[in-house]
Amino acid sequence: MAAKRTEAGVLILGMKGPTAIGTETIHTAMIDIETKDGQAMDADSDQVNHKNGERTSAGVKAAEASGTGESSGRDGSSSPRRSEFDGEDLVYRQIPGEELEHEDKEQYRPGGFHPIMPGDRLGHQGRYKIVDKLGWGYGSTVWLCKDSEIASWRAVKVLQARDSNEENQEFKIFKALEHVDREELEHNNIGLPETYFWQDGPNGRHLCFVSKLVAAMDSRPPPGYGLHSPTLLVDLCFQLAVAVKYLHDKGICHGDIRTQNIGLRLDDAVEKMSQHELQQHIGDPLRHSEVERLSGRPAYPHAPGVLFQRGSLMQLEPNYRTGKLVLIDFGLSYETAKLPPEQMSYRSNAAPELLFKRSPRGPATDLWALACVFVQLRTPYALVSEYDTWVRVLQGMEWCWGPLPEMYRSDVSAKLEGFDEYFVDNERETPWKPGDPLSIPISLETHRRTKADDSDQTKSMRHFLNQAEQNFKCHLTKELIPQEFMFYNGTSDGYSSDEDEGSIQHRKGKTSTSSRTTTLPEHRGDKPATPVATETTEKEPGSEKPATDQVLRADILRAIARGRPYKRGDFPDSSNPCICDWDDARGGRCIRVAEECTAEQHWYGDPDRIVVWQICKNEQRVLGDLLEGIFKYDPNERLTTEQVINHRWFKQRREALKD
Ligand SMILES: Nc1ncnc2c1ncn2[C@@H]1O[C@H](COP(=O)(O)OP(=O)(O)OP(=O)(O)O)[C@@H](O)[C@H]1O
Repeated sequence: MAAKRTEAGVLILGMKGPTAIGTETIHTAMIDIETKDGQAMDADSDQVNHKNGERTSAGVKAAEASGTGESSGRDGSSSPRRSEFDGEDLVYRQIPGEELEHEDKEQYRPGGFHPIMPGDRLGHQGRYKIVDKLGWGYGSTVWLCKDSEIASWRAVKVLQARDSNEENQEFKIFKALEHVDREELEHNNIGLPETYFWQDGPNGRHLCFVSKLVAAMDSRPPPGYGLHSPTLLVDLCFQLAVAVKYLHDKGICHGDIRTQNIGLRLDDAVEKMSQHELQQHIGDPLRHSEVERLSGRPAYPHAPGVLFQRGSLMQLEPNYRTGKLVLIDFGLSYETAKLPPEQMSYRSNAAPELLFKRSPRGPATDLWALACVFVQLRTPYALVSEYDTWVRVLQGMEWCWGPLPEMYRSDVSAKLEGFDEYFVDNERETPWKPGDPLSIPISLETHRRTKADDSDQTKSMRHFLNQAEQNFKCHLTKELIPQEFMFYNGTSDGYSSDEDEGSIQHRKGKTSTSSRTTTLPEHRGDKPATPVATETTEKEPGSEKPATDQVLRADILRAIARGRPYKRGDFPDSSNPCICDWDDARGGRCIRVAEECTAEQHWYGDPDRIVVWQICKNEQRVLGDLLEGIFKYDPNERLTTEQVINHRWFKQRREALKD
């Protein structure tokens, strides 16, 4: 997916990694953005030994050869080393679809990523020993490292060389918060790096941030990690709001609030684990593919010989849960008073003013993204998919929030002229009128439907949650035995639910989502960081307990698990289920309970686990009210973080904090 530079100078980036949207897995890679200052520096490829992925880091080797070691420390500086780099030749062989599993290998070039492999050492005197890859983004690769000085595990984020300078936004935010008491940052769920250093290598000089390990969420936590308890999920949303408010109070906007930038703090015990112990949880580094140049010349020194899949610390999280959320990745953050001249953004969670207008970003833009994350955490849905094309995003917005208002229409209509995708109504005979959705058919059709049962457009969020609630989803394997599934029939505390509220049965055993061999230990339970207030519940006016027959019952699921054939009569009539006895590639079976069921609506999940998801009517109403207060097309009308934190949805959280 290519970057779109909007007229506002905002870069809307495509997303990394795979996701499942219905059955559609859309593959997009991070995209090339022009080198700002082109710190093209090269190294001598002869200095690197490479055989079958076993190698010494080009950077370390080079430094050893020069006898200087890496430049390190806060004032670290070094001069670039020369190489025989021939730019024309540095094109890598692409394997279709492989970019899903690892960073964009085209960025292994001068000015780009530092080539790193497990076993390499970074920092002054090789202080950080690379053990595994934890992730990557557009601008960096992130590595699990053993810090030899403090004998603890750390994450080291190594930025692309072209972004590695003191004008870097992440660097500026680090500097702005560097002197704040660490406890204060921790208390406010801010995952600021602890320190940084500079690393020289064949592709230039890289800024490296060192952070405590977190279990990065990356997307909504997968089933099976005990992160489906409504109480915990609402608490995570609350903690995120606290983090964003803290930044806003300091005059900083995060600029990139997505589940990918949320981590869950791990218990301190993880820091002191042996490598063996750690790898029992996350597995050994998993090789993904060799890196080959089209010319046939060695990938070195600019690229590693092998790319590795990332190891997820989420596998550790269930057993080392602290319930504490941290907001990470300040790469797109900025001081509100000093907007950077060039703004960048991911399309996912991007507010309309960012997508459609020249408006500068600000706290209200963060608020929009915050609300998107609330939805993503508390329901299994993303409102607008991060993988969608620009027009699809427009379509999604109109689907959710109604026709675009006047303030964006002229910009958008002009842009739409170039599109002839089927969902844009190019053939309409009448001119656009204010109030018409600009995209079809979903928005028009949906709006007719929405209007039919709820004439107030601002109720669209409730409508969304209600629809989502009806679409229970579950997923299970053929081998699953009756007791081995999780059944979250509860809702977050404070809301009425069915009598099975909160009952959880958890499957123990090996995970199968990753090809790494790992064991999922029994988790510590759903432990929100904010203690749960014990007193009960705020009853919403007009709230009603969901009828039992609308709730998917455990015994039916058990029957499913036994492999019994189904018929509609197995379910309560009112849920009118459609059972799709359909096998996915991994032997999982997907069962969807909904009014109608089409292949596109299946959900790909972990076939070892089953999750039943629900938000009761009462909570739909309260959360709907909060979301409606944030999802305003006009940024000036959105709630502030202060108002969000004080909203009824978080009442139990606030009360718990007071106790
Ligand atoms: N402290 C950490 N502990 C564990 N994993 C981490 C940590 N920091 C980052 N990661 C992992 O690395 C990934 C990339 O990190 P980050 O988002 O900071 O990089 P980025 O280059 O700024 O990405 P993007 O282009 O998406 O903004 C994260 O999504 C996460 O999976």
